[in-house]
Amino acid sequence: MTKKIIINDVTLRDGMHAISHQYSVEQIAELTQLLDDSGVDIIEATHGDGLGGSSLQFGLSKESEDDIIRTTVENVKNAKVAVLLLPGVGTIDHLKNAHNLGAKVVRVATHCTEADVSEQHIKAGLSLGMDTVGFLMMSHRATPENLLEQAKKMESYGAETIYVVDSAGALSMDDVRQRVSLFKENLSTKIGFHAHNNLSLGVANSIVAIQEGADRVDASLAGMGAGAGNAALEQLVAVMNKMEISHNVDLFKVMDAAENVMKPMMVRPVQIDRLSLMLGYTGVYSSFLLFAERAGKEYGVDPREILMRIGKMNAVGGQEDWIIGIAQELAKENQMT
Ligand SMILES: CC[C@H](O)CC(=O)C(=O)O
Ligand SMILES: [Mn+2]
Repeated sequence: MTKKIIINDVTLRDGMHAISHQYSVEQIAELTQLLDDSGVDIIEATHGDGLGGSSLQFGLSKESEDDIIRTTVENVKNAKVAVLLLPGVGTIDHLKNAHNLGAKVVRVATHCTEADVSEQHIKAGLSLGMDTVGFLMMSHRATPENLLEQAKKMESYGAETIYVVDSAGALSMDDVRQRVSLFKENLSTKIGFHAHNNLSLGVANSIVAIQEGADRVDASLAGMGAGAGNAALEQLVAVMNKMEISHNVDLFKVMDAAENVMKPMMVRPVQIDRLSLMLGYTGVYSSFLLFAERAGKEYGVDPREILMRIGKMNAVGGQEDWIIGIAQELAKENQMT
């Protein structure tokens, strides 16, 4: 394949979920230097839930938003720095601030049926001259046709790249193929894909997306990200090399960074275990993993039961507090039996 695939690294941003938003500026600087030196094209850095995400609801980050972005910008030589923006969590003022600090890419993220709320933010990104991306989260919760309808809205607002985002790591390879190929046939934007590895399909699904015409894919060192993590950068690059898919990343450098630096920083191993597997199985937001685990411990209930119930309730990002309510409910039910 001659087209060069753009790699958008999410070690710092999605990886924030896996470390409960506690990366220090020293860790951010070290990871940024390694990623930049490896050749990744874009490095995303914010709280896991994007600009304005540091809160009691989502979890407070160790470092301020400005310090996270500034440290990343100061430590790149070639890569562009991206920020994630969920309208309503972050605002256009947050975006202007991130742009002033040196961010060049904005990914405007909405639930897969709510693209309408991205209009102002996409337009703001464009007016700041940023590489502006639409990011349709929880894409498994929309049919391919409905997802396309939402993508068309983002296209009409001016988004230059639109992502199929598998937030719950719940899409099968056929699910990805259908969504990306429909985008390819019907959109004139670039197309991106963001994987989570809960069903062990992170790399495979990213490759399917590329085969169906995706221009950008997300990945992170050792998969550092919510749930069972994202597509592991070093694994994705190895497969891309074998399949002669062109990109800018040095395999040995990302292997070393994953092994020597990223894995030792992990607080909870980012892996497929019974709980992260449940996320993919029940279609629950990957960032709910640690919330369910904590609530399970606190209320003495099986966190898989919490995830089953929250999956049935079709919870979306921002409804993390439901997890406590469900854990209390389950504990009560268990007492009665
Ligand atoms: C809550 C934001 C979320 O982590 C964005 C993302 O990476 C996803 O939906 O997978
Ligand atoms: Mn994610």
